[in-house]
Amino acid sequence: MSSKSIAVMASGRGSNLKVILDAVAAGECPVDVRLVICDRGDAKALDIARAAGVANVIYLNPKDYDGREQFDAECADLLDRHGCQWIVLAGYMRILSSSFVRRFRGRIINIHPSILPAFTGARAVEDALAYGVKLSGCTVHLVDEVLDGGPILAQSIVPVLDDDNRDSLHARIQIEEHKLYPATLKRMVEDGFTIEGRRVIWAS
Ligand SMILES: Nc1nc2c(c(=O)[nH]1)N[C@@H](CN(C=O)c1ccc(C(=O)N[C@@H](CCC(=O)O)C(=O)O)cc1)CN2
Ligand SMILES: NCC(=O)N[C@@H]1O[C@H](COP(=O)([O-])[O-])[C@@H](O)[C@H]1O
Repeated sequence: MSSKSIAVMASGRGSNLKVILDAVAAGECPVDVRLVICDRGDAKALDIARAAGVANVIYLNPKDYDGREQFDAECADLLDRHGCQWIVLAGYMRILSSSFVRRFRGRIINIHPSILPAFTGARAVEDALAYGVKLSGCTVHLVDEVLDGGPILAQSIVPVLDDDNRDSLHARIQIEEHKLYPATLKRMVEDGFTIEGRRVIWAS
């Protein structure tokens, strides 16, 4: 089975990056993590990538660029220069510009800590808790111009407990994220999918 070359874009703790790298190292996920880009210099994802021996680990400071489009254009050039076939957002906390999405349409995926389409945006866990839902979870989806609105590849649910706070609920969601993301990447490479309207139809 051939592997796919991917880039991971992250802004924070990097736990999803870590489980992907661990799955690759264990031969459980046929991807080649060629490049990691972070938009924050204090992102632990940078240390995780370096420790795992990722060849290209790059911090780009948004303040060094004249707006979102220019920052995204630099990211795009890096992705092309390193021949990345898939772009995997793993806690990447910037909204991607329409020009970036157009350039890589159908090749960008994201993991989001809610059962989309409920609770889009940067505060999904807090919003679900405040709403009083009894079930939450995580979603892996294709990324397009609509924030957290792209076709859904996979989802996993968790219960919301009466004594949950943001951190306890997020911790339970991340247990599922850390299973779902590597498994979905593996399925994307090994099986593939087609899209009918909004629906993702897996090849097997
Ligand atoms: N064009 C798209 N870009 C991104 C998507 C997407 O679906 N389409 N998914 C997000 C990931 N994400 C939630 O899953 C998300 C990330 C960031 C934000 C946000 O409001 N960011 C603010 C800045 C927030 C901050 O700096 O604290 C912003 O960029 O102005 C919402 C949702 C990744 N990008
Ligand atoms: N809207 C985007 C968003 O909230 N994404 C969430 O950020 C966390 C990153 O964790 P990590 O840095 O430990 O992988 C994850 O829970 C992911 O679902």
